[in-house]
Amino acid sequence: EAPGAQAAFNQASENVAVPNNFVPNGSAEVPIQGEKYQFQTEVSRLMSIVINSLYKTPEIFLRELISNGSDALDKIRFRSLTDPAALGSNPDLKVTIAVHKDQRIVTITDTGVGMTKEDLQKNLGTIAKSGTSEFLETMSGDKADMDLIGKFGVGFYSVFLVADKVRVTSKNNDDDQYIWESTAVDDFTIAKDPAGNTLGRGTQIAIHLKEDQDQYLDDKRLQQLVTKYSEFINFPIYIRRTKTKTVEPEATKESENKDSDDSEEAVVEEAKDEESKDKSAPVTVTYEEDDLMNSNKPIWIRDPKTITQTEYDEFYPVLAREPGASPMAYSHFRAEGEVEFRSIMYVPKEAPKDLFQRLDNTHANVKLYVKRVFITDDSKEFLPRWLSFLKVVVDAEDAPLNVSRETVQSNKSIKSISKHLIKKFFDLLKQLSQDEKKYAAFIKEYGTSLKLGVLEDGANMRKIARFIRYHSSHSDDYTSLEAYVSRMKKGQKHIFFFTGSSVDEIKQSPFVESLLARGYEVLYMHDTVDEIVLTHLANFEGKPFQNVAKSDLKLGDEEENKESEKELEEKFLPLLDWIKATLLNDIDKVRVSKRLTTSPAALVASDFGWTANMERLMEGQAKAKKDDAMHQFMKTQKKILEINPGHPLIISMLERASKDPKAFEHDKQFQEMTKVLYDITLVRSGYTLKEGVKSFAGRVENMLRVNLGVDTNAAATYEAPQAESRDEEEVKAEIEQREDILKADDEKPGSMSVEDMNKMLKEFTDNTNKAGGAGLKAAQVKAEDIVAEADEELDSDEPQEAVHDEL
Ligand SMILES: Nc1ncnc2c1ncn2[C@@H]1O[C@H](COP(=O)(O)OP(=O)(O)OP(=O)(O)O)[C@@H](O)[C@H]1O
Repeated sequence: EAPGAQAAFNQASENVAVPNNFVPNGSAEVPIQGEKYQFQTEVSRLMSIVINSLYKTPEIFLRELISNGSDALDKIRFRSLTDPAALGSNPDLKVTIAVHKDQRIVTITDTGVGMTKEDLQKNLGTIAKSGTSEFLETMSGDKADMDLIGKFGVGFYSVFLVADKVRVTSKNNDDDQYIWESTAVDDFTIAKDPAGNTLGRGTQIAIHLKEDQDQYLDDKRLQQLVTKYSEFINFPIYIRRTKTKTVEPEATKESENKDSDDSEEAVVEEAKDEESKDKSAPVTVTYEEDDLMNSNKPIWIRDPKTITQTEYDEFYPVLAREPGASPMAYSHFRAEGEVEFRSIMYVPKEAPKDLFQRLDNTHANVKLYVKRVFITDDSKEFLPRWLSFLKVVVDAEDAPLNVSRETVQSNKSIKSISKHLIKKFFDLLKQLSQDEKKYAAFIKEYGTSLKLGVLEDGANMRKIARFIRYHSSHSDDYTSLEAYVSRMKKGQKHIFFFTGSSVDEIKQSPFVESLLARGYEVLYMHDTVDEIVLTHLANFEGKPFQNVAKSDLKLGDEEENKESEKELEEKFLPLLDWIKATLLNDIDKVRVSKRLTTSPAALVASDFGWTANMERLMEGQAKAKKDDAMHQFMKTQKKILEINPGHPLIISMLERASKDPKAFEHDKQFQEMTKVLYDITLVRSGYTLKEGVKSFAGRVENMLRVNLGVDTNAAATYEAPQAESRDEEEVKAEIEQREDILKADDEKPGSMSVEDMNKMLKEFTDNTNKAGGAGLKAAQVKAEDIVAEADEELDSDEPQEAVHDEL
C-alpha cells in the first residue's frame, strides 16, 4: 500500500483552514501586469453558446467549478500514492467557498493539484476535448440543439454566466504561483503572482459577479446551491462564514494571541460607547469559520438499505457527467472473492445517439477507485465494447494500490473485477426482463448492443441470445427466442425469420405469407446486424435459424408433398422454360414455389447468396470493401425465381405458354410482360432494380399502350415556346455596373462611417417630422439610440452588420 493515501483521505475530513489568498474585504485586488493571450476560436464560440443557452440557469457554474476542484483534488491524491511528498505541507484536501460582499466577489479555493503557468494557458485558453469542434459545429446552426449543451460538460467557462471578470490564482508543485485573469472578451492575461506562493498548492477562483448576480452573495442561497452540487463530491466542501460571538474579555485575549490557527481569526469589535470600554463587560467578536456542506462519504460505500431511490437517481448524472440525465436501472452490490469491491452499475435511460459511432472512444465507462482514492476513468479493460453504455463506479478494497493508469491493463485484479461486473449485468438483465413492458424499453435502447455482444463476446454469446428480443408474427409485443421455441409447431425443426428494413415491410413480403398461412411463426428482423448475428449464432438450443428468403427453406412437410410437387413441376414446364429463356441473364433458375400464397412470384437468394437485406447492408460498406473480389462475386450471384402455381396471373401465363411453347422467341409483348413480372418481384422481394427505374417505367408504359390500343412507337407532340436571348448591350451594361460597384466597395472603408449614418439619420428625422406621427417619433428615438451605439461599436472594432440591419 502506498503510504499516505489512506492518511490523506482521512485527513481530508478534518477542518483545517485553507490559506486565504484573497485580499481582505474592503481592499481591491492588486492589478496584474502580464502576458496577453487570445482564446482559441472554439473557446470563444463555446463561451458565447454557453452564455446564450444557459442564461436561465446560471447557477450551474457552481456545479462546474466544484467538480473541477474535486478533479484537481483527485489528481493530487492519486499522485501522492507514488509520491507522498506531493502533498507537502498542505495535506488537507478540500474546497472552500467564500463570499467577499464588499467587492461582490465569490472565491472558490481548492487544495488540488493546481496549474502551472503552461497549464493555465492551455487549460483555460483552449479546448483539448476530442469531438468538441464537431459538437460546436452542430450547436451553432440549429437552435433546437441548445438543449444538448446542458448534457455536454460546459466546464470552467460557465463562470462567465455570472462573472464579468475572473481571476484564477494557481500553484502547482512544479511551478511558481501564477495568476490568470480575463473579462471573457477575446483574451486573457497571465502573470506571476507578485504576492508569491500564498496558496501552498491548489487553485483559487475569484469571481467578480455581474451586476444582476447578487443572489450569490446571499448566504442562504449560496448554501442551498453548494449543498446541491457538492452532495456526491468525495471531498469536504466548506462555506467560509463570518460569525459573531460574545466572549468574556479573558477569552478575547486568548483568541487574539492564537495566531497559529488562522481558521478562527477573531477580531474584537471596536467599542463604540463608554460602557463597552469597561474591561470586565462581555465583548462581541467576529470570526471566520468553515461550515461543512456535504457528508463526503461516497454513496457506493453506504449500506444500500439506507439509500433512497432519489439518491440513486441524483447520483447518476454526477457519475455520468450528464446533468439532467436519469438512469433506467441500477445495481448496487458488493463483490467478494479474488478482489473485494463495491460498485454501483447504472443503465442510462437513453442510449447515446452516437453509441456505435464512438464506441472506441467512449467505452471507458468505469470509474475506478481503490479504497476511496480515485484511480482512473479512462481504462477500457473493465467492460467489453457491447457494454459500453453502462456507467459504473468500482471501489476496490484490495487491488494493489500502486495500480497506475498505465498498468491497469495488465492487472490481474482488473480481469476479476471485469468478470464480476459482467455477471452482475446479467443478474440485472434477468431482473429487468421479469417485466416485459419495462424490458421492451431496454430492448429499444440497447437491443443492438446485445447483438453486438453476440458478435464480439464468444464466451457469453449464448447467454446474451436469451436476452435479445424480436418482433414476430405471433403478436405486436417482442418475443424471446425461448418463447418462440416453446410455440414451435409439430415437426418444425427451424426457427423461421425474415429480414427487412421495417416490420411493415417484412409483413408485406411474399416470403412470409406462406408460412403465416400455414400457421408458422416468423421472426421479423429489421436491425441491420440481425442477419449477421443469426448467422453467427447458427442455432438456439439446437434449433437452426432459417431465413425464409433463402432457397433452401424447409417447412418440415416436404416428404408428404413430394409427389404433388413433382406433378406441378411437370405441369408448369412450358412456362418455366419460357421464363428461363426470357430472363436468361437475370436469374439462375426458375421453379414452382411452395412458399407463396397471394403473390405471383418471389426472388430467393441461393443458399450462399445474399438476401436483399444483406445486399443493402453490404452496399453500405466502404468503397475498398466493395471493390474486393469476394464482394463482387457475391453481388453478382444470380437469384432463383419462384412462381406461385395458384396465382391467376401465373395460370394465365402458363396457358399462353402451353399454346405456343416457342412464343418466347417471337411474342414480344409476352416477353415484356415476363420482364415486368420479374421487375416487380425484384422490388417486392426487397432488392433494387438492376437497370434502374427508367427501363422498368418504359416497360410498364408499353403495356399501357398495348392495353389502350396506342401505337407503341407514336411519340408525344409538344411545341416548347423558346426563351429569347437578351440584348447584348444590356448584358454589357450590367457587367460594367457590377465592376463599378465592386470598385466602390474596394475603396470604401470596411463599414458605414459615422458621417454616413448621421446623414441617414437626418434624412430619416426630416421624413419623420414631415409625417409627424407618434409612432414615427418613437422610431426616431430608436434610430438615435442606434447611432449612439454605432458610434461606440465603431470605436470598438466590432463587426457592423447588426447595426446596419437594425437601421
Ligand atoms: N480547479 C482546478 N484545478 C486544477 N485544474 C483545473 C481546475 N479547473 C480547471 N482545471 C483544468 O482546466 C481544464 C479545463 O476545465 P473545464 O472545466 O473547462 O473542462 P473539463 O473539466 O476538462 O471538462 P468538463 O468540465 O466539461 O467535464 C481541466 O481539464 C483541468 O485540467
